Amino acid sequence: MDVLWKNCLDLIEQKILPENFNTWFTPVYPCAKNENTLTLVVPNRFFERCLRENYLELIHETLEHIADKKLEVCFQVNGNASKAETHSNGNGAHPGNGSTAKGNGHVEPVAEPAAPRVEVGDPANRESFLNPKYAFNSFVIGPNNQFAHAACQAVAQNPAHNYNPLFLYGAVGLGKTHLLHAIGNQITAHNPNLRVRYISAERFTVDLIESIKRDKMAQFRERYRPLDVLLVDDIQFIAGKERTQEEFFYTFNSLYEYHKQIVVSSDRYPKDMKNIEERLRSRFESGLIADIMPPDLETKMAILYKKADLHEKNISQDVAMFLANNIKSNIRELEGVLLRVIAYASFTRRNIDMTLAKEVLKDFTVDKNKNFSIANIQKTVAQYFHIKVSDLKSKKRSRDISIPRQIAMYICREYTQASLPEIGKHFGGKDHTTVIFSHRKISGIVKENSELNGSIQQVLNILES
Ligand SMILES: Nc1ncnc2c1ncn2[C@@H]1O[C@H](COP(=O)(O)OP(=O)(O)OP(=O)(O)O)[C@@H](O)[C@H]1O
Repeated sequence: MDVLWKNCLDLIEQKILPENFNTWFTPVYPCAKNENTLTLVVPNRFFERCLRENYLELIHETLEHIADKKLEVCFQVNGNASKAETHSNGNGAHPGNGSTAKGNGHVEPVAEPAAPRVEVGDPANRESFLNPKYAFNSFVIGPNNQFAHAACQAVAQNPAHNYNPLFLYGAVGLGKTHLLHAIGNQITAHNPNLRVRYISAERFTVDLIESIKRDKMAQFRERYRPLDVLLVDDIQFIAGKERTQEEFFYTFNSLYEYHKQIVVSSDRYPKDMKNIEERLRSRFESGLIADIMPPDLETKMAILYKKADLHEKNISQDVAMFLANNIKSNIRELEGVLLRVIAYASFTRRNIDMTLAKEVLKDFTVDKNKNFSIANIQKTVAQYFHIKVSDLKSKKRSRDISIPRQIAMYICREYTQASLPEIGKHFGGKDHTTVIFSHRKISGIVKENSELNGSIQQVLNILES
């Protein structure tokens, strides 16, 4: 590779987020250079536009810094050399949110590029339903979602190659929808001609019902079967809906046969999905299943910083830690609490500090703690596992009863102030050592068994909501 460009990349890599570097600079390479001009090859025109709007200034400044003179930058669209459109940079006066040069030649980090926009005028993408807000660069990666994030990026970089279908699993509000849109947005940015569509399973169902009602099934199929990438959110919604499952099955098969990418998200593992046809379940299991677990404290704090940043607000470490500690798992809820804090600060014209955060969270935590009574925990666990509360209090030892019982004891121990004997008493007069044993056992299992961990999160979400 040209040394000038390589040095330029080395500097740029230090100044922007790694995911932005990978997205916007890895696919670019130089193809020609003369005394005053460097020509860069980009994958397509859409990519070129994004690069110009967001990074051209940074490229200019970095090149000038290295070469000690101003260089013109031209772009050539990959694979289109004969018709290659090259643009001179003119005065470099692009209104994008690029970097700002300081007098000393130092370049400040650029703001993240605006999330790729779906071309409204482009018939291929007209109905993609992608939300540009949800991009990879606004997604915080932590140990809880690293695998799912990597799988989604792999799919976005190479649709229908390795992981097809991709099945994203995670409890409520942990970022599944965000990742689905991020896949679609990245694919659209890199391959504007691909037909990408995001749809919730609920909307798919409504669309189907309307199409049947109006005798427009041919048009319905036309909307889905020619797609290159289909992203279906909350697939658990089609459970128990026979006709929707049948139509989805045919849509799935048709796309799969033609090597088109399918990504689905669900709040349950395929094998835990009730009232889903076996043929669908086995198709979901045939690809890659990637789970998103609840975030740890550090990831929650990083998400808070990122979201606060999006609102152009700063929050201190103690406020971030306080909020993160008070919201156990659901990131949507975490975001909601942050918004409340920001709004409250703005209405009362106060700074965001611990006093204010505590005031805002006071009612919220009181409400929430009410749900975490032993009786409510038992009721919720019993409902979730389809057993009776009396089973939890019984001496029955079968696995379908003993595991929920241990989970209920674990939640009581973790989330209530009740003493060990008190908890034991509520479970049919069990000894406090049984509670200790159950707590230890479930604490160990949650670290290794992501499926069980997912069930516990679901129960916690129900209790928290
Ligand atoms: N890792 C993350 N980084 C940044 N934001 C996140 C992350 N995870 C979740 N969020 C944010 O949390 C909110 C809820 O996420 P999302 O809607 O994707 O959850 P979900 O798993 O699809 O939930 P549901 O099961 O209810 O559909 C969104 O605003 C999303 O941007």
